[in-house]
Amino acid sequence: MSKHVVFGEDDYDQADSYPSTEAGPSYSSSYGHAQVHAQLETDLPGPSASAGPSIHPDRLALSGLTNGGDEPVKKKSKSEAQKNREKKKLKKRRKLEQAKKAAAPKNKEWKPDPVLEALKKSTGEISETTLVDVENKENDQPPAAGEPPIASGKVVETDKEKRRREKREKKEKRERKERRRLEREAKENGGSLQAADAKLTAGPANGADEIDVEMEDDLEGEERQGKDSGEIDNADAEGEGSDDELEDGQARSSSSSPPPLEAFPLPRLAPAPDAAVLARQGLPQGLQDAEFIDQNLRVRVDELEIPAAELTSAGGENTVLSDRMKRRLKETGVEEFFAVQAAILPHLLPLRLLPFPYTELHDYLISAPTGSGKTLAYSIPIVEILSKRVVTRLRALIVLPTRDLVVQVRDTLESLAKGTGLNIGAVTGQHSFAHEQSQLVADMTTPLLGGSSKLDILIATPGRLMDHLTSTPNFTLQHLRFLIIDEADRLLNQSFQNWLSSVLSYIRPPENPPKPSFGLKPWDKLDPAWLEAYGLEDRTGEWCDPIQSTCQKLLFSATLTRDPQKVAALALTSPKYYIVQSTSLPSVPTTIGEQFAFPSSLSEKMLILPPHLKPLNLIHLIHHAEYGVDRALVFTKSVEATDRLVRLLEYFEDAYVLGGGGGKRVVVKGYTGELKAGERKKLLAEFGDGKVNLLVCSDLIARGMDLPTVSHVVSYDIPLDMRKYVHRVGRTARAGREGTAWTLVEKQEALHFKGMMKTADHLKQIRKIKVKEDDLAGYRESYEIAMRRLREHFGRDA
Ligand SMILES: Nc1ncnc2c1ncn2[C@@H]1O[C@H](COP(=O)(O)OP(=O)(O)OP(=O)(O)O)[C@@H](O)[C@H]1O
Repeated sequence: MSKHVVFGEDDYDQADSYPSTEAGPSYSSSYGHAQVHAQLETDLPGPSASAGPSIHPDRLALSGLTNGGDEPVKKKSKSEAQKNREKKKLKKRRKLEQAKKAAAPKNKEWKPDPVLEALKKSTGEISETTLVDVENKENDQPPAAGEPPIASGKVVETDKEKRRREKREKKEKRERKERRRLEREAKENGGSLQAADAKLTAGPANGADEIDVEMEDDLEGEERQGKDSGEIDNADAEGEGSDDELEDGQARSSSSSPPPLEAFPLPRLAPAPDAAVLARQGLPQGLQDAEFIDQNLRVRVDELEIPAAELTSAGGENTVLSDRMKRRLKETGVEEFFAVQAAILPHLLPLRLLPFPYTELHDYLISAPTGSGKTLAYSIPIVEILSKRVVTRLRALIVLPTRDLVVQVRDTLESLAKGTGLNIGAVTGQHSFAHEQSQLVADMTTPLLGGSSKLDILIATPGRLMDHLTSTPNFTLQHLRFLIIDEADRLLNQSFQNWLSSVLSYIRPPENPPKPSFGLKPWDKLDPAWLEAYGLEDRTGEWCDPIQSTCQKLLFSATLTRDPQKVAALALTSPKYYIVQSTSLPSVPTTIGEQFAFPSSLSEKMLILPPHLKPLNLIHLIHHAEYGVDRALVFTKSVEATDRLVRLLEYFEDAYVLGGGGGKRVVVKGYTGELKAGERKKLLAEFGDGKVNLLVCSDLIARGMDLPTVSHVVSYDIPLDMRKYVHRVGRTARAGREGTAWTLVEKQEALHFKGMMKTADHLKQIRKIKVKEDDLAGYRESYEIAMRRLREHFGRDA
């Protein structure tokens, strides 16, 4: 059986697509079908012609490609034939599309095209279009294995046809989608659905053919838009880069395209959000509405007033400060309140020891510069409120990052609470665990649901606090009225067995406290203070609201975080936020992250210098009258660096004084964590008395330390981050006193340091000072001697 080949529509398309086929195969019946096939395979570059569809010889005769095998098919001139083919294809395509539309709505059944039928009638033969129709109609019947693809008028669907059909289907899908969109738009704009319909099908006046062209143009336009706007091309766009694309292009160019549908708006870049807005994102409302307090605000102790509104809302007990407190303050030299105290005391002082049920209790966040008096701002109200207590329970917990700070705050509280009977204790790990336990609880043997406390106020470091919460029987936070987190930014960065979430879970009221009928002893209550006071122990009724926590959180820091994640971890209740700052600063925080507050009495300077000149420059700052660095804290990057610098300066002083360079010997000491508590205390006392001129230390030890006599701070090694800088320089210019902060910046660090300052909007506040090398000449000889001794001491090249 010979093979029958018809050079069908697609074959023409292919031939059109490849320039090398311009000559086209010569068709002669004398070749026989197999020969035609063979020739096609050899002539056509690109896809093998043998892969094209095969059509029954009867059809071949009908299609006019052969006259039945007797006469050779006339060979047309190349360009004319091509032209004709193109015209035919164009026409055919339009007809096809029209027929396809006629098959709407669901296109389930293919109806014969009337135009094609008329054509058939007039020509008296089946055109190629009809052949394709037949193919489309019957293409879901695959040929039996081994059979030639054509059998008695049935034509199988080739790959190409399948692609075209799929493309058609996709196009129809897009049309439907477009229709729905227009309908939606019409509805939104108050137009009618018919109008949308008309818009979609606009153009029938131009003839049915043009509808299809318009559609194609619009869809193309859509695809182009999609590409322009960075959308990922969908499958529709795929596989269109070959013959069909060429055809479409031809169709478009040969007809006048109607105006495309209104373009979709291209996505536009949203305007960048304001930095101030960004800084507030994710923060609770209370923190967004921060209240700004002028750093220079002062209120005389006698003149402190509590607004009537505060008295009412807090169910206030303390209308003014007690006489006893006034006396205590006078004794400690406090005659007027600093800004942070004047701002916060009117809110805290009226608070009740046992709040009324359903009173709105706020948490407070206070950001105030270093040395601005934050300790008194919380110590005064705690002592005033708790001094009304009858039974000793742990009602105030103050968490601080270092032992030294705990000692410092304990001293302040004890001096304020003198004569009140309040018990104040501390746990820092300085003493044995058993000793601390005995200071904390009265009874460790009887299991008591309400706990047992010897203290009213506890000051603790987070690590040791966690140890007691987990291991000290009857130690409980359930009666806590105030939780104070001082140096909050630093503490929030410390994990310590997840101390914060643990502490918060201990102060949360239990959902189902035991019923009184269990025979609990009167002191065995799990309920918070106000329930205890009002005897509302029974929480079993359905009407009961959840138990309200009566613990208020107060957070203080010079660099309070605005990191929403960290703020969320605090589980704040109706927070109020106070920012104490200089009036020259913007009243709305515009930076994202932390807010840094500096004392207004601080003067900041920096030296940018080669590393090897750092010691000599420090010596110059100490010895030159113009700078007079004395009573200074000198910060280094490590304990080792502290040790080396202390020795170098000691050796230098020996050589300089002996060599007659300068009068009094400067006393330099290292203040490190390696010293015992007693030694540190003694050293601080000597520094306070002026017996020690320079204390060299690292960041860890100096944080929050209140040394009123510090007049200079020197960052011998630059601080690693802005927070460290703030806390270093904050050791001077405290409580309104003058102070100077120096930073020795190595040349290669200058970019980083300045960048850090610029980011915090603080670079302008730092004056750049230059020291000439000639000015250092007088110290060189003694410095050489000191360096030699240092090398000898360390036994290696220093
Ligand atoms: N109203 C006041 N009048 C006089 N001195 C005060 C007053 N308030 C606080 N001081 C003193 O100011 C110094 C600094 O106070 P405090 O240590 O509370 O500051 P701070 O804001 O906690 O600083 P830091 O952030 O560095 O811990 C202390 O010596 C304190 O005694």
